[in-house]
Amino acid sequence: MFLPSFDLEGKTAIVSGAGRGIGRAIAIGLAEAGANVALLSRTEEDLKETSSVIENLGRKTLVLPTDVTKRDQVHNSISAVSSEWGKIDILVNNAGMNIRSKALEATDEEWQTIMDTNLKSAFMMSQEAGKIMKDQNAGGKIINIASVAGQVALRTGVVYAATKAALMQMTKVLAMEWGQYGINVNSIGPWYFKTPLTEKLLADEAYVQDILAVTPLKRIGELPELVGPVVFLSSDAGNYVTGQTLFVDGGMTIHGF
Ligand SMILES: NC(=O)C1=CN([C@@H]2O[C@H](COP(=O)(O)OP(=O)(O)OC[C@H]3O[C@@H](n4cnc5c(N)ncnc54)[C@H](O)[C@@H]3O)[C@@H](O)[C@H]2O)C=CC1
Ligand SMILES: C[C@H](O)[C@@H]1OC(=O)[C@H](O)[C@@H]1O
Repeated sequence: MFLPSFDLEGKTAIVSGAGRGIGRAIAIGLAEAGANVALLSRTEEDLKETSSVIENLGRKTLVLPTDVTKRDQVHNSISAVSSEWGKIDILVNNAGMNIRSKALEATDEEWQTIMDTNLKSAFMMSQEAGKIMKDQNAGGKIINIASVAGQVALRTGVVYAATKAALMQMTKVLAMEWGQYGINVNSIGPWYFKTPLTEKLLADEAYVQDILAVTPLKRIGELPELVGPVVFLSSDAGNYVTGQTLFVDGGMTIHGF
């Protein structure tokens, strides 16, 4: 047999930022592939909407309102998943935000907020879940949602770009340290997808034309096209992939001239 399983039946997953956008799509996609999914973000109402969709699929959810920039809340929520389900197989660090200031206008507060939300949160979540993956279930899969902004220079903010570049490097070091525990750590690097984070930008036709001009596939991605690679990295099919960033970008990061 040469086709490994993409099935996540019986797996438990945690997704941060699962209340909307990419996080909601990933949470639902992991459930469609068979996983039970713990949903984290700050907005309980949003999480309940995601939960309702997943439970209609016959999968279990845990709705865990959490500010992932706060260590105590991260610890409590991840401990709750371990207590309720006995293990953590998959962690998706998706929560993120951006304030698109020019470098000379970026404030210290913006720096701290973006760093805490996009980078520190992923490290704390990975530490808390990684301990459980190492000690209780002999391995797991961690997927960080980075960005093409961590690989090539965009006009969408230097601080955001720094967090995403750091996230990809953190992915490599954790993969090296935790491979011995059977923990795979990878990143996904999206280009633009239509979500609440980007909908205003993508409503500007001139901006969209600028995007398409550097996108070989000449279109904005659809959310299922991002979920597929996440399911691959979460499944047995991805068992020998670690420390990598998979750019899901319509070819943007290889566009040259
Ligand atoms: N939409 C896009 O085109 C792209 C998005 N990304 C990345 O994908 C991830 C998701 O982005 P979108 O879905 O577009 O954003 P979004 O703004 O639609 O959703 C972000 C989610 O993160 C949650 N969140 C933010 N701060 C939080 C905190 N402190 N604690 C808990 N939850 C928090 C929000 O509540 C929301 O559910 C982000 O990391 C973003 O940087 C990367 C490349 C492109
Ligand atoms: C591709 C970027 O990650 C994208 O650009 C933005 O303006 C948003 O902040 C998205 O993250």
